[in-house]
Order: sequence, then C-alpha cells, then structure tokens
Amino acid sequence: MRFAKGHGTENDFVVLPDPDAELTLHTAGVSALCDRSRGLGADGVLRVAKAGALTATGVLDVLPDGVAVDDWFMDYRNADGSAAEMCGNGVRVFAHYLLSSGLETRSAFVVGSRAGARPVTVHSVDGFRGDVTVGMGKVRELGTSSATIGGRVFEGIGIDVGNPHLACVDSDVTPAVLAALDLSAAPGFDPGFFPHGVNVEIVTPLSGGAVEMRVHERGVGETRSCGTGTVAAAAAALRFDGADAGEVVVRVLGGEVRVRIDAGEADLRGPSVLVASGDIDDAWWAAQ
Ligand SMILES: N[C@@H](CCC[C@H](N)C(=O)O)C(=O)O
Repeated sequence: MRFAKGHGTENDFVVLPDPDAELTLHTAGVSALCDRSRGLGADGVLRVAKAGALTATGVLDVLPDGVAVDDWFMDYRNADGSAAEMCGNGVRVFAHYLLSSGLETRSAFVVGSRAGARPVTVHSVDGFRGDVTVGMGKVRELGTSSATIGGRVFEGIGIDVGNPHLACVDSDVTPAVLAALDLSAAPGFDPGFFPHGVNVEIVTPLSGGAVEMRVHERGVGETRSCGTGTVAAAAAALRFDGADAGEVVVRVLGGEVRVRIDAGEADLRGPSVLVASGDIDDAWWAAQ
C-alpha cells in the first residue's frame, strides 16, 4: 500500500493514494497508522480518491454539494479513526500531493470534501514545498458558548466552517497566557450546543492584522495547527473587533497562514510540505 507523509503548518497527515477507493479505512487501521509509536504517526489520514469511486463503493452515500463524480475527493479521517467533514490544512497537502505525484496537472481544480466542494489554487510547487489557497466556503456563526480548560472558562463563538468550532477570543488572552495553556486534556464544552463534538481554539485579539491561537481538535487532541480552526479564529477575532470581513494572519505553533473573509465566505492560503513516500507493509495493515 503506497503512502506519502506531509504537513500543513505541522498539522501532519498520512496520504493514501486510492483513486478507485479500494481500501477499507477501518477505525483500528487508521488509528494504528496515526499512532506515533505503533504506526507512521500523524494527526489524520487523507485518502486520495475519485468522488464517484467513493459513492460506487459505498464509502459515501451521496456526493456532497457541488462535488462531481470526476472530482478528486479528500476522504479525511482523524487520528482516532473518525471521519470529519473538512480539514483546511489537509486540502492544501492533498492538492500538493496530486500535483507532485502527477495525478493532476491543473493548478486550479475542485477538491471534494464531506462539507462540499473546495476549490483550490496551487500557486507554486517547489520540490517538497507547496503554496496553496483553498476556498473554504461559508463561515456560519452559531451563537455563544464556552470552553473550560484547567478550571478556567473561556467564552467564545460557535462557528461552522463545514466542521464545528468554538473560537474563544478574549483580551485577557495574551501570548504568554496562550503559551502557558495545558491542552493535554480535552476542553470541557456544552454537548447540547455541540452534539457532534467540537474543535476548540483559544485566540488572542487582533493586533497589527494578526492573531495567535492554540487548538484542541476533536478526534485528535492538541495539534500544531488546524486550517478550519484558523478560519474560525479569524472570524471570531474580526467579530471581537466589530467587523465581519477582513484579512487576518493566524499564527499557530507550526507556522502561519492567511485567512480572508468576505461576504460570509473564507479563503485560506498557506504552505504544504511533503516529507516522504513509501510502502506500508500489507501484512501489517491486514493485522490491524
Ligand atoms: N486539522 C484540520 C481539521 C480536522 C478535522 C477536525 N479534527 C474535526 O474533527 O472536525 C484542519 O486543518 O482543518
């Protein structure tokens, strides 16, 4: 079984090229692959398949909004094996992989996700590096809620970017407060508000057009970046300043990305790195 390993601002993925959707991505296999001791280690898995192949094999019941049979589809799984609707860093790595492997030659095309079609523009692919913009679609504000971390309550805004986020911006959140946060355990949240779980971002207010954030991801734990989370963080930081549009640089533990929000839609530009490729032992995979 072929694989590649890549990351977007150090949010890392095992990429599995599987155009005809022949692989069975069961929970035990995905979590073993993502395990940093037992497997290759990653925050998630990106299966590279044709959208039509995923419906034909029953992985998807129907094609999500705007996705065509012949589109590439990012079948994203979290490190715990759960499927998630979208992954903003993953889409950049996915598009970079398609071009560098020769599976795709266009620099602008659509990537399907469970949240719908995500148009990508690949600005450059330079050896192992890529620079990609992703149309992230609608940013929907869901109202206010809170997260509890180490006994401290953070007020935030629920934001749907295809997947659910709680982005907490507070003037008390300085870079030093952010650095001291312990995100080794999942933050407490209101399961009535987020019945399918939530990704939680703690975010500094805007300063000079930039924010800093840390994130605890549903199905993964703390990660060094979360692309959909940076969009939620940018939207919440703009809202904190009374704005609903603008461009924000979001700094995360693994680097920085640029988010632009306009008329309720976002795009995300950032780097992608492909680190390695190789073969996963078939007998090891079968034993999971
Ligand atoms: N790291 C991703 C988000 C992955 C999905 C998330 N953990 C969820 O369950 O919603 C990103 O870059 O957006």
